[in-house]
Amino acid sequence: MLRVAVPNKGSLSEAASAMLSEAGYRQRRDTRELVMIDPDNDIEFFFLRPRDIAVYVGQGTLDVGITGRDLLLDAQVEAEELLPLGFAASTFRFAGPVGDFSGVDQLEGKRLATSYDGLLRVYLAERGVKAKVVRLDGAVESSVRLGVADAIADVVETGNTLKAAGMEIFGEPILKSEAVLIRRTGEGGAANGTAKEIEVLIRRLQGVLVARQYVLMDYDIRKDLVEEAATLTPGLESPTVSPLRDSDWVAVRSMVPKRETNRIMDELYDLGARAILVSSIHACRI
Ligand SMILES: Nc1ncnc2c1ncn2[C@@H]1O[C@H](COP(=O)(O)OP(=O)(O)OP(=O)(O)O)[C@@H](O)[C@H]1O
Ligand SMILES: O=P(O)(O)OC[C@H]1O[C@H](OP(=O)(O)OP(=O)(O)O)[C@H](O)[C@@H]1O
Ligand SMILES: [Mg+2]
Repeated sequence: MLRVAVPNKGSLSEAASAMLSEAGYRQRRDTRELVMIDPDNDIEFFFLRPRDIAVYVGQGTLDVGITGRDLLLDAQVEAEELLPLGFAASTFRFAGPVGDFSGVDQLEGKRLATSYDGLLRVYLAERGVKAKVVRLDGAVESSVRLGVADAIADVVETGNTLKAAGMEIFGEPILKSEAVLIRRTGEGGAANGTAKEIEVLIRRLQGVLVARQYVLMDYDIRKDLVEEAATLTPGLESPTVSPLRDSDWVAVRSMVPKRETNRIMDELYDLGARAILVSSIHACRI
């Protein structure tokens, strides 16, 4: 049975369970449940703190898990990213009181507060910057005002928390993060006999990603324009072209990136396409 770690709380939790449900796996109904078996798929889910997930997977106690890329790197364990999952996007950045800092080189000898000390120490060491790292559990933005640090390194999503604390970002982003599926890299990788099940899980999650990122586009076009239209809607393999009763026209069906839907519809219309219809994809295997 495949053993999968899923975030039980915080920013990753709901979206991770929603994605697994969409991929056809049973998920817990009560947020206090810690373990759940999905007998139909022969899979066991363990609901754990996102920060601990890399530790369990790195030790081989659990086969795969969902966590943040930043949390994976911070844990410094023998686990690797298998698939980015497209949610919980954030950036890990330096910030300080407005006007105080303009670059990482100014951090020499300063006190830096963070919840991601593993990640931060590696970054500073790589750049030869010697600073004192102060490890805090959360609300890191308050640490400067309260006098325990000169600057911080923290997760930034909208930037609203920083702004409210009178701080601004400086330097290049340390890391761009999102939720990721992870697996052990150490000796033997994931537990024996789970390779096939992991492959199925990955394919299902990829199916969810594609269903979220693409739409199906149908339209009618004059036969002599179909080649030009196909360059606008190349699809993944090749668009489906079907005959219509009027033999001068054909019907075309193709997958199109969701965020480009309206631009492509406008261009198809200008080319002469009509009856352009867009529908969402419920599920898929690519
Ligand atoms: N606005 C955000 N705040 C915190 N983490 C975020 C945010 N957006 C995305 N994330 C990602 O979520 C993961 C952190 O989740 P985690 O559950 O540990 O912290 P949290 O959401 O801050 O929860 P809590 O602080 O209540 O324990 C990281 O991978 C982080 O990059
Ligand atoms: O850029 P923003 O959209 O403002 O989001 C980023 C903030 O959200 C998180 O804090 P959280 O609410 O999880 O509290 P915590 O610091 O106690 O973890 C994170 O640590 C930042 O403080
Ligand atoms: Mg937090």
